[in-house]
Amino acid sequence: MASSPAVPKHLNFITGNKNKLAEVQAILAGVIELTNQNIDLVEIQGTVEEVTTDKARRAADAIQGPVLVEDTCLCFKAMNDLPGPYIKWFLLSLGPQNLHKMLSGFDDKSASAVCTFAYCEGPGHDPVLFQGRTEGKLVESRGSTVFGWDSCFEYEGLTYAEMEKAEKNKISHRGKALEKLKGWLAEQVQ
Ligand SMILES: O=c1[nH]c(=O)c2ncn([C@@H]3O[C@H](COP(=O)(O)OP(=O)(O)OP(=O)(O)O)[C@@H](O)[C@H]3O)c2[nH]1
Ligand SMILES: [Mg+2]
Repeated sequence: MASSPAVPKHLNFITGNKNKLAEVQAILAGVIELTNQNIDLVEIQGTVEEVTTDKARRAADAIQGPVLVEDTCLCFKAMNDLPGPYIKWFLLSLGPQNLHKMLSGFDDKSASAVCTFAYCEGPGHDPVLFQGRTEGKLVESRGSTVFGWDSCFEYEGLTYAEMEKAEKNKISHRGKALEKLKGWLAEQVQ
């Protein structure tokens, strides 16, 4: 039977995405020490839970120790939640200026941004998942295109790219997932 994970003293966030890292550093500042390693992990196909769980196991195997990983989805309601975990490849090929055209044949522009973190204590351990979701819609690009699809995801009238970073972190899929991670960390030390 799997035992519960030991309380981590710091988190080693395995990601190659500098923008994700900056947000996670900002949100977890003062909560727990964060280190980062950029390891190119194979990402399987499947549900976001399957993708993230597998990513955490691969990362723990690669560094032979405890890891935090994250996988982000952008899900279009009109497409029954696709592209989901495969958004990266659509964004890479279309670019933020053209992404909104994916829904041009649909009236329903609603989209969910979903962030799933997984903490894995080490090789052979079961990852623990923390998920956050923000509902919005896919729009024509507005604002800085520095981070992924931030300029195409509108929440309450503003795209993520039009918000101050701190405002985005308060309402974002990532901010919500990290609130759950913080709650879990607090429970572990009691
Ligand atoms: O506008 C954005 N606002 C965000 O808040 C956000 N979070 C992730 N992304 C993008 O969505 C894809 C996820 O793929 P992803 O989870 O596999 O990430 P990644 O491959 O870049 O890094 P990682 O897998 O090494 O952690 C990648 O294209 C990311 O750039 C975002 N775009
Ligand atoms: Mg990735």
